[in-house]
This record gives sequence, C-alpha cells and structure tokens, in this order.
Amino acid sequence: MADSALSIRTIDQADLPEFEKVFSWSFLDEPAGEQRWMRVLELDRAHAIFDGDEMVGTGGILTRELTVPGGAQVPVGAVTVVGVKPGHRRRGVASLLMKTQLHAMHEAGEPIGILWASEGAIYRRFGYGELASSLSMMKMPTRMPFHPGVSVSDARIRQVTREEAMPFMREVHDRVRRARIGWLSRVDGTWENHLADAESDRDGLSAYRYCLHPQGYVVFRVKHEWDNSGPQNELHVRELVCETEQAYVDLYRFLLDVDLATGISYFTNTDDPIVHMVDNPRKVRQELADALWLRIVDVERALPLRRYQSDVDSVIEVADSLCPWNSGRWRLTVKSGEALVTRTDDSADVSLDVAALGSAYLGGVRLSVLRRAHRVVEHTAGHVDALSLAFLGEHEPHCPEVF
Ligand SMILES: CC(=O)SCCNC(=O)CCNC(=O)[C@H](O)C(C)(C)COP(=O)(O)OP(=O)(O)OC[C@H]1O[C@@H](n2cnc3c(N)ncnc32)[C@H](O)[C@@H]1OP(=O)(O)O
Repeated sequence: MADSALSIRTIDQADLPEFEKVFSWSFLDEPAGEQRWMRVLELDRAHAIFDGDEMVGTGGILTRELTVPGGAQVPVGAVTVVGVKPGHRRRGVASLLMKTQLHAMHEAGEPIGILWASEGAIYRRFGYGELASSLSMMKMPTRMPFHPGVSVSDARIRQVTREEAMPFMREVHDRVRRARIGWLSRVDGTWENHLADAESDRDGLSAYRYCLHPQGYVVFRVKHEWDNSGPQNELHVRELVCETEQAYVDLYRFLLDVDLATGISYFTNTDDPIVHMVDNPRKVRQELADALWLRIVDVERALPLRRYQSDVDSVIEVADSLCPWNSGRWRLTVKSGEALVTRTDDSADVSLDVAALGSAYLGGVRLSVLRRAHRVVEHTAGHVDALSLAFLGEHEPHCPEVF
C-alpha cells in the first residue's frame, strides 16, 4: 500500500552521510564512512525517499554499457544500493523508488535496466526478469590432466604486482567485454570494488595474486590450509579473462598445476569450457545461481538492439503496469538476424509479462520454458518455439561483477 506522505528526490553531497546510514542499516551493516558502493555512486542518479523530513529509503542508478547478443553495447541503468529503513518497510517506499528509476532510465534513453537481487522474491513485480544471466559456482581439484586433444602452448605466465597488472587487465577486459553477452563497461570505481583488497575484504584469504598471459589474465586469492597430510591450499579465482581460446587453456593449466594447492573454486559462466577440457568432467562440481535480473524499459528500442538466431514474424502482447509505453501488441519481424519492431492492432500470437521478456532478452532463459511455467501464453501454435530459438544468444550470458 503506497504511503502518500512519501516524497523522492535525487541527492547531493550533503545527503551522503544520511544516505549511507539508511542504506547500511537496511543491509544490517554499520555506516563506515567511505563505503565501497560510494566509489561508483552517481549523485544525480541516486534517489532518497523521505517520510516527511526523515530519509527512509535509498537507491542508485549506475550508467553502464551492456553487451547483448550480436555484440552491440547497449546503454543500461544498473540499479544498486536499494534499501529501506527496517521500520518503514511494506509501505511502498521501494515501489516509489522503482517507478521513479524506470522513468529516469526511460528519459535518459536507457532501454534496459539491470540489477543483482538480494532476495529472489522482490523484483519480478517491478518487471525485472530472473536469470537473465546465471553463474556457476564451480569447484574442482587441482592436478587434473586435460583430455588428450587439449594442447597447452609454451606462452609464459608471469605473476606480477597489482600495479603492474592493472593497465594490462583494463585493456584486455575492455576488449573482451565487447564480445561477451552480459558483460559491462567498467569505471575506475568498478575496478576498485571488484578487486578490493583491504584486509577486511579478504575474509581470511590471501591478498590477490595477479598472473598475466600474453592474451589474458587471472586474479585469485589463496585460502591457506596445511594439515598432517600436507598442504590443502585452495585457489579462489576472482576473474579469468582471455582474448583467445588458447589463453584460456593455458591459464587453466597454470591454475591446475600450482604447487601446494589442492583445489580451485571460481564463480564462472555456465558454459565455461573447463568441464570439457579435463579428463574427468565429473570432478568439476557446479552449482547454479541467478545473477543479472533484466528489465526491458523500452520494448520498442530494446528488441532491435540485439541480433537474433533465426527469422520470425510474431505479434507479441506485452503487459507492463509500470511502464505503460511498453504495454500492448508489437510485431517482431526478424530477417537475417535483424529485428524490426512496430506497434500493431493485429491479434497476438504470444502474450507475456515484461519480466518474462527480460528473462529471455540475453538468451539465458528460453521462452518455451517460460511457457511451461505459465509465464508465456501461446495463442498461435509454433510461435513460442520459433521465438525461443530466435532469442538464443551465441553463448550463454554471464556477468562477472556485482555492482
Ligand atoms: C539491487 C539492490 O540493491 S538489491 C538490495 C535490496 N535491499 C535489501 O535487500 C535490503 C533489505 N530490504 C529492504 O530494504 C526492503 O525490504 C526492500 C527494499 C527489499 C523492499 O522495500 P519496501 O519499501 O518494503 O517495499 P514495498 O513496500 O514497496 O513493497 C512492494 C511489494 O513488494 C513486496 N516485497 C518487498 N520486499 C519484499 C521481500 N524482501 N520479499 C518478498 N516480498 C517483498 C511487498 O510485500 C509489496 O507487495 P504488495 O505490492 O503485494 O503489497
């Protein structure tokens, strides 16, 4: 139930201490002065919600580019620091924020919004589709041999300092992210946050190790452990970024052969080829988790920005209570990968909620699966399967960093 006493506005420098307090408390944290998320906050895109004079809620939009199927970089609003004071929950504070943010993204010409959700039951009602990208929490033992067909090159891999690694990593990442569905542009603060390495960031593990290959890099921590049987150290990989498939093979071989280590863990993409590189795929244990939630802010702009796998000609009826400009029937015509999207009065072949379209947009969730989940309704036989195929990406979507 919305509370009419609520108001919302963007913040300025003077609001930051209170903003930080409200957000920290919402996350059961203490305000600590210079919090990690403040490094990337854009004040003119950060909102505070007030009950009278009291700040009771927070939220921010970060300006980023998202790589979509076909390789276009699309401007997106990356939603972060959503929090409501514990005593003010379930009174519409987050609802007011969500609506305001969607209008702000629309005005800014961002056809898509994205976020990582703290809890799975919050964001669908605001039109964000779950599992737009997933991640695999992967664990494997070291020393595993590769399948005989996998050849490792003689490229040298060098462990270097963070200062030496950073310029190289930034260049490599910026090239690679343009070809990886779900990857985002980074600003200085993203790097500082993603590779934050103060003692308090390490959770008892070592500082980051930076290892460079001529066409890629890997960053990991070591979880130290020795018992009576000898070293049981584990490598916790933060990021493995490669410009070539050979670099991927080489860097994985390097990790698998690190002396004194018995295991590797890595939150990676769901189609990481390591499973097929090693001689015993069952030893690579994987657990799936949701990563990006995606919101189509502007259907007419968003759908033609990506490429499609096959031709379709379907009328899609979209329901969107928060962004009425999206609601209604759209004809999606794809020829040779390119889409044309036009408003139509023709009867719908398929109808769905905007959140379902968000789940499918990067190719991470098939519309045919959403139909089986009663989230997509087919009115003309064959259209959901045709759209499902068309919406697949050239690889599985993945987002390597939480923002
Ligand atoms: C992108 C990010 O930043 S993720 C971080 C999100 N923040 C957190 O998890 C911090 C802790 N939680 C909070 O601060 C708050 O509970 C929030 C932000 C999740 C929700 O804020 P609220 O102001 O309570 O939400 P609001 O009152 O607008 O709720 C709208 C609807 O969502 C539902 N809802 C809100 N939060 C939740 C939840 N955690 N689980 C299930 N349903 C929820 C409400 O019941 C309500 O349903 P209704 O429309 O059927 O009545």
